[in-house]
Amino acid sequence: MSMITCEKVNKRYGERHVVKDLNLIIEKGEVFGLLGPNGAGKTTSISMMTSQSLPSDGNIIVNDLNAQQKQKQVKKIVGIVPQDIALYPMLSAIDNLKFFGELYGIKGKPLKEKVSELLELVGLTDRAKEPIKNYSGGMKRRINIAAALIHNPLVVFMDEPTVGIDPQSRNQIFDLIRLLKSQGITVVYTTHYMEEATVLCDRVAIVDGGQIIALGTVEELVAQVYGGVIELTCENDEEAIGLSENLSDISFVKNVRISEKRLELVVEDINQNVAVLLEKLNRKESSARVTNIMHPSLETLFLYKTGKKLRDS
Ligand SMILES: Nc1ncnc2c1ncn2[C@@H]1O[C@H](COP(=O)(O)OP(=O)(O)OP(=O)(O)O)[C@@H](O)[C@H]1O
Repeated sequence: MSMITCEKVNKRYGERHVVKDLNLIIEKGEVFGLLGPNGAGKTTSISMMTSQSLPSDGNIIVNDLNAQQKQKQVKKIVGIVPQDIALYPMLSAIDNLKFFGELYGIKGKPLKEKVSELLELVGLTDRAKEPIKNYSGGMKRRINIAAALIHNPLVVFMDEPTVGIDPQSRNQIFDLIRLLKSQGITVVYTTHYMEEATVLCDRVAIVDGGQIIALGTVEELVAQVYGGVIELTCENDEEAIGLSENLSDISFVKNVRISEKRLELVVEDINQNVAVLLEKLNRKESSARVTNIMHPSLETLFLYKTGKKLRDS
């Protein structure tokens, strides 16, 4: 059952086309990762899925509601944890949470109970009366998450919630996400950390330049690079072209990508086949050198698909 459906969604800012033909279904109850480098279009995509901004064209359906037409209703069922902390620093955690609760029309005893429950959930009951300005970055993030949960949303969007925080807070956020999942809440999580997507997400969309370049479970995505990728560097482009034709006939080479004088070979069983490959190159008296060996991972897939590193691009 779909919680979010995006059909041919585009977003343009003037000349800049930042989300391109996004087609995506996020199922109810899954932890879904949007993984991509800075500027890939993750925040823009979630701002449209949460009715904060409108697509230039295309349709977004959130829990059977059209996100363009039913903005108020959509806002009631989505929780948003923005990239930047959105709290009042001079107010205590309790007062911040009460403030956000009141914005949703929650009052009196139910509000008091919800605030206590959330403080317990994020492990900050004992510091709840202190002003937020006294909190560490990780503690602020945890209250930011609590604020997004105050109105019992069906789906929670977390935009890079672990940037710049300590490992303890990060683990608490991970535990919290698992707890939300166990309660049937859908979580959409953006990150540029592959490890986070690997441990947290049921499915991942890898995005780059406003487009989904791969979609599936982490296992399925990693399987796209079989046993890993061997990078060869030739002396010149012509040699690389000639070699690529020769190498694609080898049975353990599943795919060859060529980029000027560099060749990237997707292979089966990398450990076993590097030596075999070197021997073949030797026999052909090729000048190609093995310049990188990449074991199967999301990072390797990203590098293979885009030619860029995920982290520092
Ligand atoms: N209001 C805006 N006007 C013009 N361009 C924008 C606007 N908002 C975002 N962009 C551009 O859209 C592109 C995608 O930005 P977006 O914030 O969605 O990426 P992101 O994947 O979330 O990156 P990050 O990890 O840095 O947050 C970027 O090139 C950005 O500069």
